[in-house]
Parts: sequence; C-alpha cells; structure tokens
Amino acid sequence: MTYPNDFFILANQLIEAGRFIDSKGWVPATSGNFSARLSDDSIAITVSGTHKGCLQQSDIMLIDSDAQSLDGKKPSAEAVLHTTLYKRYPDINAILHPHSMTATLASQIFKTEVVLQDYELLKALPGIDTHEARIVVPIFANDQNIPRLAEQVDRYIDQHGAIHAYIIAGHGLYTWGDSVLHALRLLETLDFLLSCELHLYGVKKI
Ligand SMILES: CSCCC(=O)C(=O)COP(=O)(O)O
Ligand SMILES: [Zn+2]
Repeated sequence: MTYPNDFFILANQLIEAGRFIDSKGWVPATSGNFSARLSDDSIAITVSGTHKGCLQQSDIMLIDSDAQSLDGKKPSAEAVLHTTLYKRYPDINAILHPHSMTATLASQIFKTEVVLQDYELLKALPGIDTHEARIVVPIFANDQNIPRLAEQVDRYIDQHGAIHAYIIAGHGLYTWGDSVLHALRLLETLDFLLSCELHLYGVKKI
C-alpha cells in the first residue's frame, strides 16, 4: 500500500493530538477516535481498539469516503460517524471524538441538549464574535448501530442547521474543524464550557 504524501503529515498530527487529549484524561482505556481528511478525499483514521494516547504511525490507517478500509486495517468502529460529517461539511478536515467526563456527565444531567450562552470563550468557535451567542450541543441516545446513529445526527442537522459538536449520551463528544489543530482548540473550548455548566449544576470536581 502506498500512502499519499499528506497521510504521514496528518497521521503525525493525529498522534500528537492523541497525546494531548490523553494528557487531559479524555480518552480512557481504548476509547475515542480521530480522523483527518486528505487532499484526495480519503481519510486517515485511528485503527479500532488502539490506545489513543500512545498512537504509532501504524495505528493510523486509510479509509475511503464510505468508511471502507483502503489498506486492509480495521478502522474505528465509529468510522461512519466521521464519513457522514465529512460528506455534510466539505470545509472540515479533522474530527475528534473523546470520551471526556464532561461530555459523559453532561449527557446524564441535561438529557437532550446543552445550551452554552454568555461565555466569552464562545468566541473560540468559528463564526462567533460575541459572548451573547447561543450554542446548542445536541445529545443523541447512544446506539451500537453506528449507521443508524449517523442518520440520526444527519437528520438533526437537516432540521436544525449547522452545529459545532454533538454528544452521544453516556458515551462522548464529537467535534470537528478545518484542521486537526483547529478541532483540538474547539475540543478544549467545549470541555471548558461543559465543565462550567456542570459546576453550575452542582458537580464539584471534574
Ligand atoms: C472502549 S470504548 C468503546 C468503543 C468506542 O466508543 C470508541 O470510541 C473506540 O472505538 P474504536 O473502534 O474507534 O477504537
Ligand atoms: Zn466512542
């Protein structure tokens, strides 16, 4: 298998992102998955079952835009959630999915959505230039049937318009950006804002 040139650059960015995300405690055990879109529209994604804090280049593989393996490796079990977002949003090039405690707890408390409003840090999200913005992070029921879950997300976006992230209940968060670094900044932003909301609801230590 000959990988495109940008595969190795993006794979290294995903490896670095994994170290950072793991240092925050957001990908316990083998949870989470990450991907980046290449210039030929194929997708570099984490191999299923790997520890995302100590990824090697061999733990990043290539899939096509329909989540089919291009190199014989086994992609993340949630690859279809990634390809569905890439199809919908031509401008995004990276997706990060941690199993952070903030997202997991928020889903148990808020059930259907988390509303983020009146935070200066909202301005770290694309297209937002005031703390008065109102962001909704929808929460979807967890589902072991990933294509069905992806359809649920797609339907929500059809009905409600663009979102920056979503939570899968009792599971974790999905967010994305135009680069791995950008997606990482959004992830930090959302984690901080979710922990503010949890503190407001009496959760003392996260
Ligand atoms: C061990 S966590 C259960 C699977 C999961 O939710 C996840 O994010 C990791 O799955 P993958 O196949 O991408 O390693
Ligand atoms: Zn997961």
